[in-house]
Parts: sequence; structure tokens; C-alpha cells
Amino acid sequence: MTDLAMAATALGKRFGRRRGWALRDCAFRLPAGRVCAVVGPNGAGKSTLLSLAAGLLAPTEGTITVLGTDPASARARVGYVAQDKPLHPQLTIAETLRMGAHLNPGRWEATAAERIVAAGELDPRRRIRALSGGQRTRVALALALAKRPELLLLDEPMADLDPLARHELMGALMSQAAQHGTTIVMSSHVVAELEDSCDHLLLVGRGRIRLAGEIDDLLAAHTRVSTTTQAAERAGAAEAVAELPDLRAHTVVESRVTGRQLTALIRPAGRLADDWRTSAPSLEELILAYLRNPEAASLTPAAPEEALA
Ligand SMILES: Nc1ncnc2c1ncn2[C@@H]1O[C@H](COP(=O)(O)OP(=O)(O)OP(=O)(O)O)[C@@H](O)[C@H]1O
Repeated sequence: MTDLAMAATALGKRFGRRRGWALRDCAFRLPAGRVCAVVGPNGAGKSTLLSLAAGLLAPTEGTITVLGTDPASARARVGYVAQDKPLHPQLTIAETLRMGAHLNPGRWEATAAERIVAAGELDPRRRIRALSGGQRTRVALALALAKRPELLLLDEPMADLDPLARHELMGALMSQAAQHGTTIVMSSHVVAELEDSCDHLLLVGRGRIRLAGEIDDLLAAHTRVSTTTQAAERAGAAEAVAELPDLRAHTVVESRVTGRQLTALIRPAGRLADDWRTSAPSLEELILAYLRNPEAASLTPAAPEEALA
């Protein structure tokens, strides 16, 4: 196993010459063994990134390496569940699992797949085309997990699962990661769900990586600050907050002025004046602040002036 599960340098993808870039100038390094959340608004480039890592798309420029090699060479060691969970509709569940075993000789763990199917009370004789969206997702995850991949790429895996199935299958994923050191890369729009399960974050926006790193490091790099009266009055409007003498030295991600209260999420660069109250943001607060403020400066390994250790 290599130390890096995924790494990208100047990675870009454009679908045809007349279209814009779906991804551009992306750089990140994901150490092996992490559970990584990929978040970002609709159309940000998350699925494109996962497809590039799975080797289903080729970069237009730059490189992406997976498990220390190119995505095509790593394919046998990678599990990928696409957003639309493509499975053969005419096959039964049992036939689908048998095909998984056939395609993954030497790696296949049949009991893992059967356990996941059974937990959903699915009859293995049922055909894929007769399954609901959530049931199909269960079969797709059973296939991906039974392959015992070193890297599992999941594109919105939980989107059509009911809350109990979500909880159960997230548990199965986490125990796979804990027991086998599997790296999991998972896109999701349910930010609150990621806090307990993920330790690494890639936040994608408009085809760029906006935040990349260990979640603990990213949280430690940000502070929520607030103050009352004079500073708020001086700022007047949220747009002027970044220009306040007290904050000018720092990177302001988001700010709000409500009456006499001024609050902001900043990346501090040095000490803050004493009359500012500070607190640590939650992961959800951090992600939402960046999603609400698409112009906020990125914090990625490609931004060397603020590179995370
Ligand atoms: N096959 C394709 N052909 C042309 N354009 C595409 C194709 N796939 C994606 N795109 C474009 O690339 C951009 C990124 O799309 P992508 O599916 O990666 O976003 P996403 O972050 O996964 O979005 P969502 O959250 O809605 O799933 C979008 O502008 C999309 O229109």
C-alpha cells in the first residue's frame, strides 16, 4: 500500500472544446486510510473528480494518481459507485453478486456482500430492474465492499437511502475503513452527516478545489470571531468588515453585521485584538460559510502561503 491514496496536480477536465472547464487547476494529496468527504454545490465538479479517479474519464490537463499509479492501472484495487448506480437490470441480485465474484478473483468476499443484501431484507432472486432506488444502492454498495478495495470512491452513496439504511450502511463503510484501512472518498450534500465519519475534506466549487486537508487542520485554521458596538458601527455593512483595521491582516471568509453585533469566520494570521470574542467553528459552519461565499480565498496545498502542515 502506498502512503497516498490519491494525488492531483494541475488537474483539469473539459467536456468538449466549446464547453467550459468542469475542473481546473486542481491540486490535492489524500493520504491512505482516510475517510474523505467531497462536498460542493451542484455542478461543482465532484462527480467529474471521482470519475477521473476511477479512470472512467481522462484528464484534459494535469495528472491524477491513485494508489501510487495511474487510475487505469489501479482499477482492480479501487471500488467505485457512480451516482446513478449502474447495474445490469435484467440480472437477479444473486447473479449480480456472482458476476462481482467472477470479475474480482482472489479479492472477493462473498459473505460481506450477502450480509449487506440480507440486512436490507432483499431476496437474492429478485431482479435489479424490480428494485427501488435505495435497494439498488444497497446492492451497488454490497458489490463495492465485497471487492475489498484499497480505495472506495462513492458518488453520493447515501442520497436515496432511508435514515435507517443510511445509518446501517454508513456503519458498514466505517467498519470496512477501520478493519482494512480502506480509504473512502465520498461525495455528499448532507454536511451534518459528515462530521462524525470523515477525517479529510475536499471542498469543490466552480471546478476548483477550495478547501483541501485534514478536517482537524482545516478547523484549527479558522476561528469564529464576534464583537459588539464600535467595531460593528464602524463596519456598517458586512462588505466593509474585511477592511476593519482589526481584521485587515486576516482572511475573512464570511462576515455578518446584525444591529450592534459583528460576527465573522476568519483565517487568523496572528493575534486578534482583545475585544474580539473567539470560538471554534463546527465542520458544518465551516463548509456552509465557504458555500455561501464562493469568492472567499481557497485554502489548499496549492495555496503555498497558507499551506497546511
Ligand atoms: N458528460 C458531460 N458532458 C458535458 N458536460 C458535463 C458532463 N459531465 C459533467 N459535465 C459538466 O461538468 C460540470 C461539473 O459536473 P459534475 O457532475 O462533476 O458536478 P457535481 O459537483 O457532481 O454536481 P452534482 O452535485 O449536481 O452531482 C457541470 O457544469 C456539468 O454540466
